[in-house]
Amino acid sequence: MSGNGMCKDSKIKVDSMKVLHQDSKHNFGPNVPQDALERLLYQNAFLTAILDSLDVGVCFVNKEKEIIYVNKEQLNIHNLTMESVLGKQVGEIFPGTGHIDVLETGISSTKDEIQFNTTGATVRPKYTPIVDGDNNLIGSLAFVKAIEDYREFSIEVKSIKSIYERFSLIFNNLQEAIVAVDTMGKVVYANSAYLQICGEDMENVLKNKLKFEGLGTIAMNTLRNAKSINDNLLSSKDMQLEVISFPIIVDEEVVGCICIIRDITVVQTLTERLERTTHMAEYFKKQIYRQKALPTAFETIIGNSACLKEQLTIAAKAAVTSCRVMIRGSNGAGKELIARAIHASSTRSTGPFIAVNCAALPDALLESELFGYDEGAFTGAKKGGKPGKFELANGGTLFLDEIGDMSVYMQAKLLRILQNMENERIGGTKVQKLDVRVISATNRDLEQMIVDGQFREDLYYRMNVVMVTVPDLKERKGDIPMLSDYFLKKYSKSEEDPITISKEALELLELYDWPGNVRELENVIERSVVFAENGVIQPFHLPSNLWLNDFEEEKQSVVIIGNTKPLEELVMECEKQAIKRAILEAGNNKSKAMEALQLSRRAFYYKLNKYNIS
Ligand SMILES: Nc1ncnc2c1ncn2[C@@H]1O[C@H](COP(=O)(O)OP(=O)(O)OP(=O)(O)O)[C@@H](O)[C@H]1O
Repeated sequence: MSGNGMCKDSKIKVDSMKVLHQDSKHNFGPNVPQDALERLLYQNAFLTAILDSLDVGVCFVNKEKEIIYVNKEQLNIHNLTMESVLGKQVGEIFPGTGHIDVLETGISSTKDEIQFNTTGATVRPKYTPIVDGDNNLIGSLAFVKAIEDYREFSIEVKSIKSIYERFSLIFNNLQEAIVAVDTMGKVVYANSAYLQICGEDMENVLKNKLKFEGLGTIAMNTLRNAKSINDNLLSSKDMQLEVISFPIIVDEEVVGCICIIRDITVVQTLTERLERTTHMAEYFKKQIYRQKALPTAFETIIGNSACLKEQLTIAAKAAVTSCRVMIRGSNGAGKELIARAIHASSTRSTGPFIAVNCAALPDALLESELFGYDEGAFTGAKKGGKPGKFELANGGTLFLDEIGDMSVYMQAKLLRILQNMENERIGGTKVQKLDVRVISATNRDLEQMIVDGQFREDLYYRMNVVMVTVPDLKERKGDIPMLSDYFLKKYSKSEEDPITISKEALELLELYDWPGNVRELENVIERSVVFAENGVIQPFHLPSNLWLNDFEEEKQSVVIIGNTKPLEELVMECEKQAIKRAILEAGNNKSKAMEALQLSRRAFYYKLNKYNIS
């Protein structure tokens, strides 16, 4: 029980006792006439209907403290039935009730809160004494309001408060500044980040309108249009701010607006820096691409290995100039191919490409070959003379292969023509001006030859303006599948249905060291294409040096046969391969193959049949 107020002047006066409930078993007076009784009953029903429609509990107690009437709400509040209360002592049903006080004192009272242990209900009651015409106390009337309604309200308030606290905690830990305004644009909420940007405390912020220039306009537009606004950029002092605003709508009515403000000064600086870096990266990417993208003339040079690409890039760069290029590399590595690509992608591409193998000819012949001769220059000289390779290459490229094999005498001759770029035929009198680009190639160690006095240093520097070194195939075995594929297509009879190579055979190619470089690989593929059955090159179609070469025996069989299988199967495969090989090596002569295998005729033909060898 709590709170207790007494009001002396509040009394309800009745002329006579009236029936309040039709179920009442009480006798309200003797000799009541029939029509009066009916009227009373109507009045009673009417009154009951009114009282039952109230959302306030009503309880009437007579002077004997018996409960005479309760309305529906009173029964609902206490979860009781009419039968269980009517005529009962009010103190029993509602211990601690204020009715007793009122009946004893005749003074009305109001209590803030009473909780009845009997029913569990907590109520806020108002007790009023009832007196008759002579001012005699005849009972007590209570109006009762269930306290639950207030409780629910206060619980709601509490939960709203806790939601607010939670949101405040979250909002205060956000980097974004958040500010809420009412419909007049007055700040009603601001988080810590907002206070920080403003450099003010909450009290000041709440007193004032929105801080930043432009922010008020954004808020007002949001309130006016009841629509959120994105992507507003504001500049304040040295800050760049991005603002998003939302209207706060309650029951379809705009009651305020929230602005979320992000300081994007750092982001913008970083974005600008990133843009600059991206541009730079793009620029360098293009530069690298330019370096990597080789002229189409270089497409004939197959291989993707980095070491080859690097050299081809140098060659391609030199190609666009007219400088002399020296190509170094082993035999068959592709020096001439590169020289041709340089020529083809140079401005001289429409001019001639003349190749001379300097190792193939003796001095006298090489001299006339390079410089030409006039009629009668020597015995046997052709009538009308013959132009030399320099002359022939005029306006184009002269490729001097095997330059390291040139004699010192010829080196001197060559040096002279390279210095003057003028040609005088042997036995001739006329000097011809030359426009020839010279590309030289060698597999020799020229530097050592200079040291040993076998090659002229001055010639070396004349020729070696740009040096391209072609890597050996064994240094770029990754190119073997690509090269094999290229040569298979080149040597297959049918372009649509080229000969292919088995995995095992390709493995053998990759294991081999290729002393003859790409030329050797090309020859091997050309030869194997001839022998390949069913359109597939198998290990036994490859030359024996590839699979009998440097490998130990076990390694060999594993490579030839492929993956591990049951022994019997392996033996059979081995036997089949050995027979095929023997036949191939015997040039398809079966008797010789039989002999080499040391098999009887019967055993040999039995095995041919068994392995389906034709
Ligand atoms: N990367 C390659 N792609 C395609 N074919 C190649 C490649 N390299 C070499 N070849 C081929 O190999 C053969 C030998 O090449 P090339 O004559 O250019 O070699 P080289 O280094 O000049 O040899 P040598 O020193 O014996 O004169 C040619 O048939 C050539 O087409």
